[in-house]
Amino acid sequence: MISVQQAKQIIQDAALAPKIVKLPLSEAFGFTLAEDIIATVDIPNFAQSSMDGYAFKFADKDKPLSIIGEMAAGVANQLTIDTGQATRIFTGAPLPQGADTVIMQEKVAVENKLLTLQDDNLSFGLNVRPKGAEVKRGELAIAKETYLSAAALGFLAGIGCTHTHVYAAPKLAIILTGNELQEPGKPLEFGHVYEANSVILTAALHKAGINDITILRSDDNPETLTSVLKQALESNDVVLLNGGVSVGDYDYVVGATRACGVEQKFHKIKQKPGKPLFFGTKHDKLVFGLPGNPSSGLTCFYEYVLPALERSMHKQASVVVITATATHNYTKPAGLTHFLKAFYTEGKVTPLHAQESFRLHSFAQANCFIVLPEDSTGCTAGNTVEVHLLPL
Ligand SMILES: Nc1nc2c(c(=O)[nH]1)N[C@H]1C(S)=C(S)[C@@H](COP(=O)(O)OP(=O)(O)OC[C@H]3O[C@@H](n4cnc5c(N)ncnc54)[C@H](O)[C@@H]3O)O[C@H]1N2
Ligand code: MOO
Repeated sequence: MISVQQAKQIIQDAALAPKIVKLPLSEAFGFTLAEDIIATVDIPNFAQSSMDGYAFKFADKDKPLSIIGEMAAGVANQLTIDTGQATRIFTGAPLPQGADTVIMQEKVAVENKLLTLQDDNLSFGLNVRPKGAEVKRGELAIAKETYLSAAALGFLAGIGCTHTHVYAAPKLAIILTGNELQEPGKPLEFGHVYEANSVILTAALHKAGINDITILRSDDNPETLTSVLKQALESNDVVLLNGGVSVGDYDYVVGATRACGVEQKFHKIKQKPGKPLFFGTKHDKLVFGLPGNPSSGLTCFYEYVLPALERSMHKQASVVVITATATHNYTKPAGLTHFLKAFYTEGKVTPLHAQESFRLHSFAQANCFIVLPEDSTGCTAGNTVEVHLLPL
């Protein structure tokens, strides 16, 4: 068995080749930009007022000015002012030709179309957004590797982009194994369990921005599983097998991967839960054999699968590593790294009850793992422990 650190390194070394796809901005939220974006126009495209008020020549600031017209946002025609003249102007409107400064309407007096400026703090160019102040034509507007947040997408829209190249989400198949699995909503027959792993993994994948997911099923039969895995490998970048990865007589995952030409990179990690995790590759495709116990599978997903998917999408890791003070004692034998379902708030972290792998009750209330290293025998209240905050 290998250590948690070795397993993570092996997965990192077998990185998925990133794929690039062109998306409309409306679909690009949460992806990472795969190209430098060069501005094709100056933004703003004209000297623009940032206030509702009056536009004038700064040199005229001490004179009464005659108001010759108005500039509103979206006006079709340009006005020109001469010395001694001003226009009414509104936020977002182009400055009239010849004007260089805008005064807020709260700081003027107007009588008989004559404007008197009453602002002691006037300066040249005040309340004017110069042409190209946001970005100039030909300039790097936003760099490759930028995360496409709402603001970044708005910025791209604001400079006239409609589509952009991003690092694509991998195409992924989930294979559910087990004769005992029953669809929720149907009566439970003797020996059956409700199938939960597809719900768990689909939700966690959607959270990561991965939506191209195929769910396949196989009963506990080596030929069927091999044929389902072969089919999954043909059209997906990543395959997540569920269950059947341990040592029982009906655990056919490892055999099926071998039969499909998957190169085994490791099987079993010194950890709890999730000890039987399998990882292999076929050319540039990744294959994970997740333990069937829902809690074990999800722990492996957050610790191993998600970081690999995020790396391929050039996204920052969404599981965030911090330290915090444990509120309670927890004991464990040395030998395995433990990932405890826990709740973190304000610098303190509490291990939850019901840590058993088959149970999701504590996981359903957890927002993090406490990570107790292989050689530790637990933690004491007041100890600083490593915490992995989960993207929920
Ligand atoms: N002799 C040994 N037995 C086991 C070992 C071991 O080292 N020696 N490891 C144990 C550990 S640790 C784990 S974890 C499990 C992993 O087992 P498998 O990956 O082979 O999973 P299954 O046996 O197929 O299922 C385990 C458990 O999970 C339930 N399950 C499976 N799929 C789903 C699903 N989609 N939704 C809900 N529940 C599911 C399944 O019914 C079982 O109860 O092996 C131990 N055994
Ligand atoms: O390690 Mo298994 O994942 O305990 O149940």
